[in-house]
Amino acid sequence: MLEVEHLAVNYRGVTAVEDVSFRSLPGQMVGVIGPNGAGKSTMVKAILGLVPISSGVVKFRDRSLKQQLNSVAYVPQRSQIDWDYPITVWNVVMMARTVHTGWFREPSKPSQEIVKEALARVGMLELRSRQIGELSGGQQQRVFLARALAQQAELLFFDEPFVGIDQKTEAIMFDVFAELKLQGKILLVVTHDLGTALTKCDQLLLLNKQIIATGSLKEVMTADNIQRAYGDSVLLLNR
Ligand SMILES: Nc1ncnc2c1ncn2[C@@H]1O[C@H](COP(=O)(O)OP(=O)(O)OP(=O)(O)O)[C@@H](O)[C@H]1O
Repeated sequence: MLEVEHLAVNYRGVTAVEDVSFRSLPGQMVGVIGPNGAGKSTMVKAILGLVPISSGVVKFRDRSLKQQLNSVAYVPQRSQIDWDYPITVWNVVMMARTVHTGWFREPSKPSQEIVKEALARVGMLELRSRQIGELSGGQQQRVFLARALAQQAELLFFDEPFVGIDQKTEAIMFDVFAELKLQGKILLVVTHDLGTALTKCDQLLLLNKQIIATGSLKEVMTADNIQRAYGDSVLLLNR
């Protein structure tokens, strides 16, 4: 189980995330939604220890998650990745294995097999020698999905994975997510997309600095909760 208790983050005295608590069980997909600047990415980064937390505890299997980061895969927002960096598809995915083989050793045969399988799973094996900058948005997202798979993590975090992707990529992603859930992994997905993706989630967190609502799609997406999280801007969407 993943347990987040009273998590708070301040950036130079400004509160970005306040008193966030939730739990997630193996095999569950948690969707994190909320308006721009609601602290969704910050919450994920804080859980992963990538930004300092001002208070709170994050535990996985009853121990501090910090001590178990090799069980975690994280796919950041596409905009946070330097797509001009000269690296091939194959090597991006192989990076997931460096924790197992070390940076300067030749990757082991099993690691090579794992990378190959992950790339095949997302339909990117044939493009393995391409530079990542030469891919479409959907293909880039699939490469990072393959990297997460090759890490064989127990906890997987995706920040806005559905942005700028094609239908084929979306279908592959939903398929892989379903498979990971069956394997008992915990998935946490930040998304702007208030459509199909939400119906796949077992639990939703509606965030605006604090948790506005948590529970099933039906429990969370009430007019009142949406108004509280998004304010009047959502009324414009409904016109
Ligand atoms: N490194 C940083 N330093 C200072 N403030 C930051 C930093 N990163 C984010 N913030 C601020 O913290 C708040 C939450 O930002 P965050 O990116 O976590 O929100 P978000 O919900 O992920 O937004 P979006 O949907 O636009 O990606 C915002 O007010 C943002 O300006």
